[in-house]
Amino acid sequence: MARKPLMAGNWKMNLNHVEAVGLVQKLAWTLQDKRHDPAKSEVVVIPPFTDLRSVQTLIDGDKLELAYGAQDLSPFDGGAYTGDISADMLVKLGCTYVVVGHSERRQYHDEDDNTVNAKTIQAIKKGLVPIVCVGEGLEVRKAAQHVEFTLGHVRGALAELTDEQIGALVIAYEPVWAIGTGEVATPEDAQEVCGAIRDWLRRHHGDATADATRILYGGSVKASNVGAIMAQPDIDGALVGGASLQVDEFAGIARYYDLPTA
Ligand SMILES: O=C[C@H](O)COP(=O)(O)O
Repeated sequence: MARKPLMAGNWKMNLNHVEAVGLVQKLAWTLQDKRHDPAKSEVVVIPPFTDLRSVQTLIDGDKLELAYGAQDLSPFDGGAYTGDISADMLVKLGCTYVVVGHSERRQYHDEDDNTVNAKTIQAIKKGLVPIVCVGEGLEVRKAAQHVEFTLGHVRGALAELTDEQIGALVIAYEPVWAIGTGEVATPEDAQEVCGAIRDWLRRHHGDATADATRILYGGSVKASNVGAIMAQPDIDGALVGGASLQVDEFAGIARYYDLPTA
């Protein structure tokens, strides 16, 4: 079965709930105006927790063809975990997706493979689709260990999951050195690692799983480079940071299929 391209805009810690409504409205209008074909790419916004209720109200009320998700979740069901947000809370807010193991969570909140694995399992258990982030830093890339290192992240994040569960989730390869730096990996660099992830899935979880799992690339994706990235055989979409805050850029990314590939 063909994998449907996914363009996910991770707003990170940007936009309050009023600004969020403005951006989502403008994004929906722009996609409609530019005749975006929802069959050709699924468009997802990933705002801060505090925006989710407003985004839900707008998307449900206006029946917009946009999905949304959260940037993190607790691995626990509920209880005395000050500051954390449970999967049930996100489900109640209508979230479809949740980002897990973003490099900024790994860096600033010391999340390791075990935590990422626990959050991935919790998301799946509660019916959310995890977007599991993996990828190497600059030192690892310079030492040419990027493939092995990233496969280590994949192995850790997906431990104990069934083939079926893995086929239904999303993996985002984000080389840390390319995040928010303007330093985009070449399409060939991105394909090298995304292809290695798919090979690993094929070897360990079989053809059906490897062919079903969507693998995104993230790191300085813009409308001007998304076409070449999407032309790679193992890249099924993008996890977009900065450019997802600019409506025209993000709408252009969503409409990658009408852009030049080089
Ligand atoms: O989650 C998104 C990524 O970290 C990429 O961010 P960026 O597009 O600003 O480089």
